[in-house]
Amino acid sequence: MSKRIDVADLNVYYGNFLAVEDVNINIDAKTVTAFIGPSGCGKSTFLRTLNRMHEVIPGARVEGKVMLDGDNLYGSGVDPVTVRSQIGMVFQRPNPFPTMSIRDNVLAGIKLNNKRISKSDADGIVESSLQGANLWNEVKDRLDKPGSGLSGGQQQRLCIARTIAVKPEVILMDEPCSALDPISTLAIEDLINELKNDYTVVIVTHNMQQAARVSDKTAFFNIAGTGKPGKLIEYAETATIFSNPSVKATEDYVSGRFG
Ligand SMILES: Nc1ncnc2c1ncn2[C@@H]1O[C@H](COP(=O)(O)OP(=O)(O)OP(=O)(O)O)[C@@H](O)[C@H]1O
Repeated sequence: MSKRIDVADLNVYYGNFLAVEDVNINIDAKTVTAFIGPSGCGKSTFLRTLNRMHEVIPGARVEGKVMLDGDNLYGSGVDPVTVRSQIGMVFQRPNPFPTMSIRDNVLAGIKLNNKRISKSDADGIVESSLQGANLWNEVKDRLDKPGSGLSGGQQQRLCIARTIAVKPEVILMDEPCSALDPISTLAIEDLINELKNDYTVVIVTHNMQQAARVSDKTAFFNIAGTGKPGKLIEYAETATIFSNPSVKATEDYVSGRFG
């Protein structure tokens, strides 16, 4: 488990609009990387191209390469559904299937991939995934109750368990704590710290403290103005980005002078 991502010369378009321009970035396996930057600079857009999730948006397309341990995700014959099982995604709002039980929510991704599994294998996956998402102790006595009966923070951990269940190499998180209270946020941050033992994690966040707390490296994106493309401005160790960035715009952003 856990692979590196290498992005070369990536442009992302919505129709004719160039939303993100010329990104080159190398993300090591078993690290946490934070994407930060002002609203509209293309963080979510770029994140979605790392598992071809942008392809569900009509007109969205890329130029360039995204390599997972050397294999181009955009190579001919590569199935985007397979890509998304290798590179999972957790969204801003927890999105468990509301009428489905906790157990079936964990197994949903596996069933989507048409995998047939025995009851005992399924039980094992449910337990290990919920353990991996630090949720097992809170839900082990109510696995057959609907996922919607959990708190927001628990629902987000359930979504992480669902992502882990398909045994991905990489987990992408798009502002996973923005709908959560501070206690649930800390629980997710602790979890992210543990997840990097097994997975490569990439997280988009508006919260500078969060980026500083959870990530090894930080990528700062910026935009020159409305209608202009977002660009990767600086990418370095998180401590460097926050204490000694080399670009003035990075310093202005992390010190709260804009954005
Ligand atoms: N589905 C879409 N169709 C057309 N344009 C889009 C779409 N989604 C995003 N955009 C545009 O692409 C640009 C980048 O948006 P994106 O949401 O990736 O930025 P962001 O940095 O994640 O912003 P935020 O921090 O506000 O979430 C913006 O100009 C946005 O309006």
